[in-house]
Amino acid sequence: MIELKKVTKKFDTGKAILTAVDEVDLSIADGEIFGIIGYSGAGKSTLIRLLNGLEKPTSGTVEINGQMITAIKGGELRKARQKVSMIFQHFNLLWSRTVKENIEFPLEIAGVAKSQRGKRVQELIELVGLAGRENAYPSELSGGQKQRVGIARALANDPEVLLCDEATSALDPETTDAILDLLVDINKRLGLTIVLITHEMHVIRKICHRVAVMEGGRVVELGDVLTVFQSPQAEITKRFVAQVADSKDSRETIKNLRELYPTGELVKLVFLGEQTEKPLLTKLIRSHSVDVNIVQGNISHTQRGAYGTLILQLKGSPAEIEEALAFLRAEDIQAEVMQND
Ligand SMILES: Nc1ncnc2c1ncn2[C@@H]1O[C@H](COP(=O)(O)OP(=O)(O)OP(=O)(O)O)[C@@H](O)[C@H]1O
Repeated sequence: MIELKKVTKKFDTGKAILTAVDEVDLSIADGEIFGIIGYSGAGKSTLIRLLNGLEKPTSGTVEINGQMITAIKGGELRKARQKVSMIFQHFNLLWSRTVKENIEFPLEIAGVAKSQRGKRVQELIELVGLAGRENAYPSELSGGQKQRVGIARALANDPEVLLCDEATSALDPETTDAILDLLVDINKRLGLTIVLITHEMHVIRKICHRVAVMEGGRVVELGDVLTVFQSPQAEITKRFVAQVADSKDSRETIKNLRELYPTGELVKLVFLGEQTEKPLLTKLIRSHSVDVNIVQGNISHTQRGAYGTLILQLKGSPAEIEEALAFLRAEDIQAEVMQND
């Protein structure tokens, strides 16, 4: 369990005092994949550096698995930091060492006997899917393979927490997906807690259980990924969600849809989890006299289940349309008439 209480970090830039992290309270459960999203300058990197003890908070406390890392120093802090590992956007590999030697490095530092290191390195190589590349140098690897080395190296000393600092931002979409799948696999297999920072909402959607949205050093929204995607509260969260929503939501598209379907109302439905499997439209059509046309739809999958959006054209009298909307809302579906103003 990671617990941040009223954590503030200020920097003296010479000209002014800058508050990079501002009174952040956060509780991250064991085995959770927790995402922190924010634009550049929001304070994500500072926050992650506070988690691994590289920065000391100006005030507040950071506790990791019962250990108050803000209160320890020297050897004790070094030991605690071994339990918190990290992977980076630009991999931070040792270029003059092979894959095997890169992964072995943290074991050497931790004083693991040479006789035991080889077996552990081989296990890690298998775990991250790099078998056959043991003797390659980083310059001979693709971006995805380099990050696999980063992950293996981070796991070498059996950490309890893995911090990921924009770990897929330098990778193409396909490789990003493969690395994110690997992180989910490791989370499940090893029960490892993963905290990742990113500015990309699709990363949050694909692998996180919960998400914190940061702006100006503060956590402005925190919640379960499905809930946040379904009903983002803060303006900035809405912008992040729009990043991955289909262009359907844009004003231009709504206008185009209205031109294509000029009669009745266009209604956007958002449904979650098990709702995606219910025959709600059948029920609606059977029990109401509105005409229903499916205009567009899609389902997205998260670690917490699926969520979907569907755009319908409802044709009928205003009262009939109202009744249909009331029926959908009674089924806990978000149903919103799309206005093109
Ligand atoms: N060592 C430092 N000294 C002075 N200011 C700092 C220092 N580290 C961070 N800052 C400032 O703190 C604020 C938050 O920075 P931080 O790097 O944590 O944000 P971020 O969300 O990670 O953004 P990015 O993705 O661009 O790194 C920024 O205004 C940054 O300039």
